[in-house]
Amino acid sequence: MSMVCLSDFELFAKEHLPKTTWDYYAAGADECCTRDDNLVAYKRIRLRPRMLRDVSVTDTRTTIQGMEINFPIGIAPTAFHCLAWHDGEMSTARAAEAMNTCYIASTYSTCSVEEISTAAPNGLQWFQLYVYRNRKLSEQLVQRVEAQGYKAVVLTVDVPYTGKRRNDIRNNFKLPPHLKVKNFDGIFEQVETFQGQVNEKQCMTSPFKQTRAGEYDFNGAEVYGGAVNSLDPSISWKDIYWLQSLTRLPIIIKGILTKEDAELAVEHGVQGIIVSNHGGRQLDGGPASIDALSEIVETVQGRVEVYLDGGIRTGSDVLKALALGAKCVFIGRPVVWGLAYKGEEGVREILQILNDEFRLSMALAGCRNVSEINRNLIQFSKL
Ligand SMILES: Cc1cc2nc3c(=O)[nH]c(=O)nc-3n(C[C@H](O)[C@H](O)[C@H](O)COP(=O)(O)O)c2cc1C
Ligand SMILES: CCCCCCC(=O)C(=O)O
Repeated sequence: MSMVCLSDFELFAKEHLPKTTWDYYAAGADECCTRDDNLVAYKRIRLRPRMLRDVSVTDTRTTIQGMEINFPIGIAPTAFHCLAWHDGEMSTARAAEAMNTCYIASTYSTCSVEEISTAAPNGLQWFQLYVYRNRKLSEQLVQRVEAQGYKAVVLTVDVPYTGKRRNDIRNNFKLPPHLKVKNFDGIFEQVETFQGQVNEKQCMTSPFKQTRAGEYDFNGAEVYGGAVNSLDPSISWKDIYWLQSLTRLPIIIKGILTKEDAELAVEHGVQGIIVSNHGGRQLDGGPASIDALSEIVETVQGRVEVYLDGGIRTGSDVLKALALGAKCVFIGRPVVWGLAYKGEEGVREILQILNDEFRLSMALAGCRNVSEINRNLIQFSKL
């Protein structure tokens, strides 16, 4: 099979993964309007290419949080890579290391943070954190990733509750018995003895057993591999200060979609913002992330780095996001398609193809390096 573009990997993954796994990776919330708009929105944006600018030499390198990466495309946190490939996140980490880009490892990884950093000891890894009702869980994770040499904590703020993904409910999606959320191995028992306030096992319940807003039937079945409803829906801006008190690592906030929240994020001292709607898996009806980017970039005015994820599938999508002010983009689903195709090699191919396309788009638009990409490339009358 000749793999030419990211859609080829999507097709392969759809044909080869078990249906429940495919459905889980592909899922959007409710009617999937936001998930689908994440892709279509790029196609509404037109570019204004410049000519005769000697693009014989092009350079895609950039920096994020002061670290150089070979191209402005990183790997967004996605859960459960071992559903797609036997050693899952370890292969993902090796691919990111080989390509010299950033991998944001999910809390809901099927390899532990230690296994991931050991698999790719020279890779640039950030850790994606959820905040738990029992704060000791989050605290321990932060201490572990700091000890392991992760370079930033990415706090996901768009999951006070899990979005309603219809096929996961229909399929009664669960991790198969041979897989688990490795970061929680043995940790619940320890944490219970620290505080005794939350029995995490009781909290392994379907988000869809919610009875009314904010209340759960804790007798429901496990859905996303454990501890699902132990996420703290009361998380608020003051928790940024709590997280800052735990770590010296830069804090990147993931899931911002408005200028108001971007301003609050900067005021609360975060070091970066990921404009994201969680791949359309949370609030259906929210904006495509590329459509939310401009107001956030305008508000932030360069005070912190702004990144974006959601719907990036081609090099020209990357170019458009950078032209609208993103310092770097991150990809989610394409990485699990790459894993399903050929593990580490598949993820490397995904990154290579996307970067080749980006380099070509950049050159065809008349840009020799990423610092030459700016808003003049965007045809605003068509926005
Ligand atoms: C299967 C899957 C699992 C995800 N798991 C997480 C997660 O554990 N933590 C998180 O912050 N975001 C998670 N996300 C959201 C991604 O980080 C990212 O926002 C989204 O996938 C980007 O959109 P894309 O898939 O169109 O590239 C997940 C997304 C998918 C598709
Ligand atoms: C308690 C939330 C579990 C969600 C698992 C990972 C995720 O974020 C997703 O979108 O799926």
